[in-house]
Amino acid sequence: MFPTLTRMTITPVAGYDSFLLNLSGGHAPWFIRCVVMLEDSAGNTGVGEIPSSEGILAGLEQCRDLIEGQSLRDFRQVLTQCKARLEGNGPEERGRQTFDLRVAVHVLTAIESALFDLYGQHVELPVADLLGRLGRQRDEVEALGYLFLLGDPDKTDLPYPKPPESPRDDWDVVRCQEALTPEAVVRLAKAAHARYGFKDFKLKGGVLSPEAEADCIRALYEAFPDARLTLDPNGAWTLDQAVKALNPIKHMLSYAEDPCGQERGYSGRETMAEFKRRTGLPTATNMIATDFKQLQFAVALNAVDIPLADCHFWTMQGAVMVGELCNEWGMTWGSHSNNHFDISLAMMTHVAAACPGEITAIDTHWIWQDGQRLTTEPFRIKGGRISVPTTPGLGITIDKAQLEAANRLYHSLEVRQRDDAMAMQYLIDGWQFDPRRPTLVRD
Ligand SMILES: O=C([O-])C(=O)C[C@H](O)[C@@H](O)C(=O)[O-]
Ligand SMILES: [Mg+2]
Repeated sequence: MFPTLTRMTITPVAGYDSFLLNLSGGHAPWFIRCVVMLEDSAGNTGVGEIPSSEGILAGLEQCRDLIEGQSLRDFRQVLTQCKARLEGNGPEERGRQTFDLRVAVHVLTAIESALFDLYGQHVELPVADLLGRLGRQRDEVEALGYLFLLGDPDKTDLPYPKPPESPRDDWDVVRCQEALTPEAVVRLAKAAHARYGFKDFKLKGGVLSPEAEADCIRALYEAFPDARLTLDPNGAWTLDQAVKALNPIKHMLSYAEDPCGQERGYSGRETMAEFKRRTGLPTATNMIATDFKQLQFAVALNAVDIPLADCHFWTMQGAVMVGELCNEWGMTWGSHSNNHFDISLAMMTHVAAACPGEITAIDTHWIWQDGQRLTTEPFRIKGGRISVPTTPGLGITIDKAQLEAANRLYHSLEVRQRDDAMAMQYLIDGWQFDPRRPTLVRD
């Protein structure tokens, strides 16, 4: 006997963030997410976490009557109906920012996650065991150390987190301070390595000049010669700039992430294919293969080796399907991330666990949020790895007090979605996003 889906609760939440720089600008001191909880008549609760915006909150409301009152047995039909209704809102694009601006796919993922969590609890299986054709493929998932250049919080009057009076370790300190040089990036990497044991690192680029960012990679390589390293300027550079900056350091990189984008009548998929031919470097993307049609063109052009199929914008089942295709086609699956709480960490872990074959270490922003939480026991990164739970569903329990506090923080703010220009304007007067100009290169 399957339970009935009794109630959907939509809770927008906010957490604190450091002054992380990227092509979209500088992170505000807060990041905004949305938590969806589904209760069933058996007394279980399923959860999902996604980015939040007014469009996303409205999209979730739009699906409510298709969910409440249905049997958990029909969860796939529920998802199909939600998908159809959201498609009725018209086509969407991810946009040119570093983050994906679509509504429907995020809304579907939140509902899907909560449904899988509930279904898993009902059939007593972890979500990883239910996803994909094959279910669980591994018991541990590798994560990479996601490094950012950091703006100086003291140049703003914004409430960025400050180093604690008795820091646990260097990570507690460095993640709150300016970092704009190769030395500062290495200090971040060493501190993150000491706490989390990462074997691989990604540096977010699109901030300094391509050469200055290549110098950061040189310094990281010297400090961690065995790590898989990558640099991600989110397509800010021209093809020529990307080749010039990365060719000399290609032996230090495992892959280049979105090194170039659309230019002079060529699509990003075309320039990335040309970049691969000219450098021999494998490429990864979360910008030019963000749905199955785009992936088809990316594969046809041989533009991408590693699609970073973040479940938040591919759906959990879609992300695993990308993993299955990668495995069949001799490509490598990976996952992108945005700032997130611990519910998303669980979602990404289960998805990565269900992708067959060799996968690359997943991105996670969690190290920037570590210490905040919405669940009673966030998954931990140890030795660069996250254990995949064997408990039913996502294997997490919401901490109601923490959720309420994060919801109160959200309501105390005026922002309703991510805006990286606001904080950036403290560093450069009147700063505006330009998808083809690194954030601090404005002359
Ligand atoms: O791999 C990526 O492109 C990202 O992680 C996108 C994010 O928006 C990142 O740029 C950030 O958090 O600023
Ligand atoms: Mg990226």
